[in-house]
Amino acid sequence: MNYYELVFTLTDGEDYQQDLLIDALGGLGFDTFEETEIGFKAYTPAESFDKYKVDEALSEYDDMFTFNYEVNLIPQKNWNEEWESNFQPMQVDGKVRIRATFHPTDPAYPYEIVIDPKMAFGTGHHETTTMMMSHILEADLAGKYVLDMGCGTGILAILASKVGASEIVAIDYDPLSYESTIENSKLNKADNVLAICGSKDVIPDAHFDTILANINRNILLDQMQRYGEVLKPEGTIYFSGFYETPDLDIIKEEAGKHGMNYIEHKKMKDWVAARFVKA
Ligand SMILES: C[S@@+](CC[C@H](N)C(=O)[O-])C[C@H]1O[C@@H](n2cnc3c(N)ncnc32)[C@H](O)[C@@H]1O
Repeated sequence: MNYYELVFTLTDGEDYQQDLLIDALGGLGFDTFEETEIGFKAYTPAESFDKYKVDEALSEYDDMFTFNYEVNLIPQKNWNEEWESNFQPMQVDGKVRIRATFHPTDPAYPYEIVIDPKMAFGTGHHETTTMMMSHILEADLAGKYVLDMGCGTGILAILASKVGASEIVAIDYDPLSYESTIENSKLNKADNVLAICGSKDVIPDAHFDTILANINRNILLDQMQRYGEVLKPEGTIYFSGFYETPDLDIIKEEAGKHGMNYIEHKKMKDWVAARFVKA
């Protein structure tokens, strides 16, 4: 999938300015943001980029503060480039170790995940993945039926399998992520991970005990009703891929409309991974 990269320069560099721009871009389908020294970068799949709409949406801030941006077309960006060129195993909470195929195993960790990320997101190094893994370690997933929405490399589904979930449905709309989940599940002998390629329309009419959804604020809002339909009463849903301010309150409000109530959240940098329970 080709992407457009918008490189923003903010003259005053105030956090709220960046938040306003990111918020507006999120509404236009931008799904990945990266902070830089002088502003931030925003990415969107090439087919959903419309420069006219971006300029129109951002024009309301023209008089409030100074910013500019340049547009780059990124053919099939490898999101894990840095990680791949500098492969270092990482660990979460002293319990899970994530490594590449060529690293030696380390028996000190109860769970080990071998990831070959290729072009998919999910090596454990991103704060949102780390926090989601931490939630999984704290939960009791033994015997649970789990949905991993936006599975990327399949890293969360694989961990859910390792901690004893009975079956995990792992969905991603990106064909390379879907294939990556299949490959990584095999690599980790997680035979109970069922990968499906698609978006909310392919979520089975089932009742999940637990849902893991690390995507981004706008996709989560768009899919919230469906999550409410397929999560069992008293089931738990974990959301990540958004910021504490202003996103968490917006997620709480929308989840509440579909019977899912906020319990707690973890925070790393400004990223959030929140736990909700269905009434
Ligand atoms: C932030 S990554 C999370 C990957 C992995 N679950 C993790 O925690 O590291 C979000 C994933 O959601 C997928 N995604 C984005 N929009 C989606 C949609 N509408 N339906 C399904 N998957 C989507 C992306 O392709 C990407 O793999």
